[in-house]
Amino acid sequence: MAHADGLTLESIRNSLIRQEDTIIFSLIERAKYPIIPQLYDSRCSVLPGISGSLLENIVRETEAIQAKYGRYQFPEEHSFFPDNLPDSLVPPNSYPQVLHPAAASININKTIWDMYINKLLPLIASEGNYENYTCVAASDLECLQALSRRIHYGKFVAEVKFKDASEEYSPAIQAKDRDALMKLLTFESVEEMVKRRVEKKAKVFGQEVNLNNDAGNGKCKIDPSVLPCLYGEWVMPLTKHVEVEYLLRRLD
Ligand SMILES: O=C(O)C(=O)C[C@]1(C(=O)O)C=C[C@@H](O)C=C1
Repeated sequence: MAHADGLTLESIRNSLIRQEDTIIFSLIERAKYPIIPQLYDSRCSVLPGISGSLLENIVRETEAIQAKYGRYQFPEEHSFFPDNLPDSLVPPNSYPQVLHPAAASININKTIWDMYINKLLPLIASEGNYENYTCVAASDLECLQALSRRIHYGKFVAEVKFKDASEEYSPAIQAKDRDALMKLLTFESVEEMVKRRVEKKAKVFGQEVNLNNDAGNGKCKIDPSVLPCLYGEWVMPLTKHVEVEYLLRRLD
């Protein structure tokens, strides 16, 4: 069903499918580099006297520049360090207001950060040394932003689902029944398809391309089986968590 804002569950799902490409390409790029402990060390041994890890400092400062130029005016963008972000210099955009205003209070980037550093990175890279720390940090930030955008897109998914079936969702929202909401918004067959598709995309995007017809002898730049695991254990559960959090506030 199309709503006044033009959004349909199909158009939202198409965006999620396109975002898979961004996530997989960014992980393939990140897999080129090792895990450099100095980048993630919470006492920032590279810059003594500075608090937080080197990655945290690079991300915080990069976000400050992007905030100044309007990145966080868009409801699909969420900062990892939202405290003390500078105001935007760019005039407000005319992006249609499709979400309930309470959406702005939902930001699960802390969870996404921990999942990325502690669970996902060890699946695609191993410890080693590489001198260009900022290059690796930029690659981490690409992955983090792509994952964050996808997971917080749950707000849009939830909005469309609510508009499509408000009479089914409203009683569960009023009763603050998380389990009932989770049941209503879950489509297991869609989740199975997503897992199969991301594994296939990783195989295709990560293959060696050469001018013989051997598709790189099956070598792959990233282990394709990481993708269904990433999506099944973290990306989809966290998207659903965002959907539930959004729906709980939808009638405020
Ligand atoms: O496509 C949907 O309906 C969504 O809510 C998105 C999503 C996902 O994260 O990919 C999450 C929950 C559903 O069970 C299926 C897929």
